[in-house]
Amino acid sequence: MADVFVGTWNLKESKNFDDYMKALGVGFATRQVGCMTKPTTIISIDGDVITLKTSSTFKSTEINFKLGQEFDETTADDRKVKSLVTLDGSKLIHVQKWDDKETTLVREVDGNNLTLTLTLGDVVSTRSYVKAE
Ligand SMILES: CCCCCCCCCCCCCCCCCC(=O)O
Repeated sequence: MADVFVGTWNLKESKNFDDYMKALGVGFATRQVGCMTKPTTIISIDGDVITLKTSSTFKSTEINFKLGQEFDETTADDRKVKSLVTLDGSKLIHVQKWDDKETTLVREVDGNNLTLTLTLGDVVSTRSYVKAE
């Protein structure tokens, strides 16, 4: 079922990302660059391990995980979080917990479009990715 997420995805449009980064506590200078940055996310699956690499000229991250199994993650803004990724219907739901805080990153594919919805409290950012051919 996670197969629909496999591929190379390029950021096309981003809404409210500055507010999301602000809610995370990211400083002004990093937010400025973060808003300009257009990452590419590559998702692959090998057996039951999913790899999600997000690369940009500014920051890059890679996580390897199994659905339903908690893992340690260091985020692009250097938070050390406990992460859990699950599949709920067509949604890949990634929950990060740290310092009694929690954020969710939900990915959903519709054809050649992948929508990433970032939520922290009442702050919601939507980032639209398009599949590279
Ligand atoms: C590796 C992703 C680079 C995106 C720009 C970096 C901005 C500075 C750090 C902000 C951390 C926000 C959490 C990560 C959100 C990931 C967004 C995405 O994959 O499109």
